[in-house]
Amino acid sequence: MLLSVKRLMVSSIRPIVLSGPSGGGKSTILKRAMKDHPDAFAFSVSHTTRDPRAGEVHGSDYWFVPRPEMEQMIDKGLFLEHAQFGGNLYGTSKKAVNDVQKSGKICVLDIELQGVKNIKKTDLNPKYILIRAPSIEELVSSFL
Ligand SMILES: Nc1ncnc2c1ncn2[C@@H]1O[C@H](COP(=O)(O)OP(=O)(O)OP(=O)(O)O)[C@@H](O)[C@H]1O
Repeated sequence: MLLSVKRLMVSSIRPIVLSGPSGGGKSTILKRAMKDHPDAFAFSVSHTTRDPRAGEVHGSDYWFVPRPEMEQMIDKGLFLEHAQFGGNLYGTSKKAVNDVQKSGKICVLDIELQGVKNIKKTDLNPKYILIRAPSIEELVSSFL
């Protein structure tokens, strides 16, 4: 009984979807929030077919997978949403969100626009936060 009440409470915590232009500071804000409030938030670790960058950890920053493997997972219906960005596939697995929700923390997703549109078709019912770059100059300089 107690367990099912707890499950009900946990599943009613609405996830947060962070979105905005790449290089606009989403990851920085996210990492800061996780660091300052480790008991409150947990990141939904996406799958991607892009190569890991220096310092990125498999299973922590992303699940780095070959494209055929990810396409197979998509076909099996294992993803809540997926999108193509910069020639690579990105996706949120149902398991990634479930794992966070089971922990009782607020699930945070960092996804680009197409992913947001796809999330809106699901019953995840998150709160959406759009991170805008302070200015076009700062956005451009973040890529230089
Ligand atoms: N599951 C997902 N679904 C859709 N988009 C995703 C997903 N996971 C990540 N993304 C988005 O893919 C884009 C590229 O992410 P990536 O980490 O490769 O580059 P980045 O430029 O470092 O991203 P960021 O905007 O976090 O700085 C980002 O906008 C990110 O929000």
